[in-house]
This record gives sequence, C-alpha cells and structure tokens, in this order.
Amino acid sequence: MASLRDDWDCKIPPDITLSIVVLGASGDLAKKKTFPALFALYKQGFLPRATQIIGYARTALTAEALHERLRQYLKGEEEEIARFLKLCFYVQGEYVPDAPGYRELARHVEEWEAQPASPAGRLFYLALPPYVYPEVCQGLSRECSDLGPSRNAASWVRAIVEKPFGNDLESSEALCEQLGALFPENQLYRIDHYLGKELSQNLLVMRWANPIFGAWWNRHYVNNVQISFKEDFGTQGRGGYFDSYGIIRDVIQNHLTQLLALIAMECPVSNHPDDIRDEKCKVLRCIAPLNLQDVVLGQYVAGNDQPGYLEDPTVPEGSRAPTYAACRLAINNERWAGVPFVLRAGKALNERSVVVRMQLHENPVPLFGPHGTHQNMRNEFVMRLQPGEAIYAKMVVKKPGLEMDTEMSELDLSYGERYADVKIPDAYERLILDCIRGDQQHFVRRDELRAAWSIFTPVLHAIDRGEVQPEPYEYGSRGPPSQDAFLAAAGYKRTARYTWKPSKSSEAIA
Ligand SMILES: NC(=O)C1=CN([C@@H]2O[C@H](COP(=O)(O)OP(=O)(O)OC[C@H]3O[C@@H](n4cnc5c(N)ncnc54)[C@H](OP(=O)(O)O)[C@@H]3O)[C@@H](O)[C@H]2O)C=CC1
Ligand SMILES: O=C1O[C@H](COP(=O)(O)O)[C@@H](O)[C@H](O)[C@H]1O
Repeated sequence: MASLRDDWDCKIPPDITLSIVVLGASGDLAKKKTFPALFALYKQGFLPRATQIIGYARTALTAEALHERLRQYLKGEEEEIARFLKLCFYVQGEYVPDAPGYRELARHVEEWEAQPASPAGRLFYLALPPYVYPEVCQGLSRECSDLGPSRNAASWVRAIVEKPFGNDLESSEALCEQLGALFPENQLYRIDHYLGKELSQNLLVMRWANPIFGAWWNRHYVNNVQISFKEDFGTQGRGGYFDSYGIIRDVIQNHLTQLLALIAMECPVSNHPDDIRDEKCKVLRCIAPLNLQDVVLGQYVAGNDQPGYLEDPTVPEGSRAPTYAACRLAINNERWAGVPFVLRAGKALNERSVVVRMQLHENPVPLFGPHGTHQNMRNEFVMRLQPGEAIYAKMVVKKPGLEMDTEMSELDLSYGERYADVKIPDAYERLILDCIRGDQQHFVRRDELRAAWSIFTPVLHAIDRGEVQPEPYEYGSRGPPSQDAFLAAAGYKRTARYTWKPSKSSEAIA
C-alpha cells in the first residue's frame, strides 16, 4: 500500500537532539518495561546519537540510585549497560502543575538542546497512574513544551500515555478534553501495548497484502470469530488495582477490541496512520453497545492449591468484580452482519495464551461421506499471538496412504521455525521507536477510544452497580462452566479428533 499523503515522513533526522523524560521513573512500569525497552533500542542503535534520558519522580533518588534500581532489569553486556546508564539522569519533583521540578526538567532539556539550528525532540513518557495525567500534562505544558521561536522546524514534543484511558465513556472523554487542551492529538500517543505485538502488526500486512484472504474474509464464509486472552495466574496482590477495573476494562475494552478492529476493518485508503485508524474507528462504530444477555462473567475461586480471588488480601470483601468475561459482539455492516465476534479474557485459567480463531462454515456438500469422518469439520484460521507466535489454517486433507481416508491437518507458519534466528522485539520497544519516528499508527486515536468505550460502557455500569453475580470457576480451569454453551450458541463447534503433531521446536514452545 502506498502512502498517498505527502505530509507524512517517519524518518528520524540524524542530527536530532533527543530528550526522553520518563515520568514515574521510580515505579514498576518504568523499571520493568520503559527503561528495558529504551535499553534494547540503544543496543540496536535505534536511539539517535544525541539522546539523554531523564527519570522524573517524587522519590528522593540520585542518578546513581536510579541506575542501581534499573540494572537488574537490563539484559546485556555489563559495558553496554554502563554506557546506557551514562545517558540516564534523574530529577526529583512533585506532579502538581506548579512543582519546581518541571522547571528543573526544562533546564536539563534546554541545556541539552544547545544548538537551535538542529532539530530537537522531547518525548514525555507518562509511566504514571492516569489520575495524575492532567496535572502532569499541565506542568509539562507550562514549563517544558515550548521549543522556543528559533528552533529548527523539524523539532517536536510528544507525550506517551498509558492505559487505562478513563473508566467509562464519560470519564474517558473528560480525560481526553483535559489532555487535548494541553497537547494536540498529533502530540498524544495513547499506548496499547497489544498493538506493538508482532502478530497484531502482521494482521494488517497479512490481510491486505494477500488476495487469498479477500475472498473468504466475510460473513459468507466465516461462521464465528473468537479472540481469547488467557492467563494462568491470578491477581497476586494486584487485586486492589484490578478490582476497581475488572477484566473488561483491563483487557477487553482495549487490547482485544483493538485486535477485533484490525481483523474486521476494511482496506484503508493508504498505509498512512490516520487512514488505518479511520478504518478501525469505522468498524468499531458499527458495533452496537453490548447487552448483559451477551456476556458471561466469572470470578475465580480456589483450585489447584491456589487461593481464590476473594482471598487476595488487597481485594475488597465480597467483591463482584469479574476476573473472566466472554462478550459476544455483533458488527452491523455488510461484511460481518450475523457473524458473532466473541472476545473473552480471564485470569487464573489453565494456560497463558492469546489466540484469534476464525471458524468457517461447514462445507455445504460433503463429498467425502456419508462415512467420511470429516464432512462436518470446519476450516479454522488461527493466529496465536503468544506464547510462540504462529499462524495456522486447519483443513481436511487426504490421509497419506492407499485408502481415500481424510484427516484434519494444518498449514502452519510457526515463527519459532520459520524465523528461528530472529529476535521478535518487545511491544514497548517497537512503540517507543514509533513515537520517536512520529508514527501514530499503533497508538489509539481519540475517536477509536470513544467508539470502544461506547460498546462496553452500559454493561460496565451494570456490573459496577453490582447487578451481576459472576459465575465461580476454579483457579487453573478453562473458565466458568457456562462458557461452552455460550460459545456454542455463538456458532462455535470444536474440531473433535484434531491432533496436532508438533515439531521439536514447537514442542519446546508449548
Ligand atoms: N503452529 C503451532 O504451534 C500449532 C499448534 N497447534 C496446537 O494444537 C492444539 C490444538 O489446536 P486448536 O484446535 O487450534 O486449539 P485448541 O484445541 O487448543 O482449542 C480449540 C478451542 O477449543 C476449546 N477447548 C479446548 N479444550 C476444550 C475442552 N476440553 N472442551 C471444550 N472446548 C475446549 C478452546 O477453548 P478454551 O481456550 O476455553 O479451552 C478453543 O476455543 C493446540 O495446543 C494448538 O496450540 C495446532 C496447530 C499449529
Ligand atoms: O494490560 C494488561 O496486559 C497484561 C497482559 O499483557 P501481556 O503482554 O503479558 O499479554 C495483563 O496481565 C494486565 O492485567 C493488563 O493490565
């Protein structure tokens, strides 16, 4: 796909002076994700030569103390780590808008950008709880976002903000208003790390670069679509945070809905980020708000020697927060009318995986019957995002041999084999680089966010009002017992008698 827009150039000027400011540098996200991703970019030579990284937080730390905290999360050679840490500084400051820390931050940044003739880039990464975004953005906007009148025209200011972007449609819109008054949309990068995963990105390429998919990627061939997120661990002390959100806000409204948009969207006008996001937004707007009848909610109880959700000391007594949800969505457009899209996500299940499964209709005329064993088997197109990226299509083939027997087999693209020597980048690594390049394709635009919240807000409000008692399921099980009937009602038929014979390398992944 060509880019038809001439205002789009995602190249990093080689002479740029870059300041990356990590706000909330003392926190978990910063040390586990942001700094390791920056280190990985540094190691691979993706950070411009003149880059400084400044950590900002309330905690009293020296730069050396920050380095010590970060060291255990940086994987690489000691010398390389030491060189990277030399780029990392620390400024202590409060988050309130008039905190003197912002002036101090501005001083560091301005000193670094001593040459007005060269372009300057200022990337503010808000690794902070969203309730402080408005005040932090005010402080940054007031003290740190003015590049000065003589600055090279290729200079920029960008801010990456983490989810959750609000709690429902109304609060999300209010947050967007507040931030939007300080940073225009082209400076705001709302991160959804699922958009940085290898297979999420491949969805677009695979779908739109191969005519083979065009013919069947619609209601005439596809019976149902499942997008499943499973984790084999519970909230483990994070229950306090989780409880006020629940699994729909935590995973479904954002990550899985973004995957749905990539699967269901129409062909964009070009590969310009806004053309792609226009299509994603359009398809999300074709989805009617979810009804409680189209939802199964669950909450895990003790099992497999593991405690139940309510036994987590950080969870409020008697909480009804769902740790599992399956949501059946209908896309009311010409391509997908009548095809159920089931988004389901759960904590404390039997495995950790994220899988997109498109199941096709049965063959209307089963030639290999009446005793043929596979006439009722359905083709399935499966994309496994993790663990071990794989794309496979399940299909009936002739069983090798003298008889005309059939069996279910697969066309298989397992990344572990096909790309055995390739290191798949971490999502954060990719997304931070996109932000430095000015590519907003894999970030959530305000109208997409609005469309996603519109789908889930009514059900979320009903859950918040305590109107639904989630169904118990055992820790380590497949989820609430009623989910299989729910999936069957959405058209899903499990392929019985399908056995996959993994190769050695795939066995290692499984
Ligand atoms: N390249 C590769 O790595 C390939 C790997 N495989 C592997 O082969 C195996 C089978 O593949 P596939 O058929 O695609 O996937 P699965 O059999 O794992 O899952 C198919 C569907 O059946 C459901 N299911 C699983 N167990 C049960 C059960 N006991 N009762 C009812 N429903 C159930 C699953 O839901 P739920 O999640 O709720 O259990 C899922 O929706 C998998 O382990 C897969 O990873 C296959 C092809 C290629
Ligand atoms: O955003 C979130 O995602 C993680 C899962 O991310 P993954 O990349 O490990 O699949 C999830 O555990 C967490 O609850 C949620 O907030």
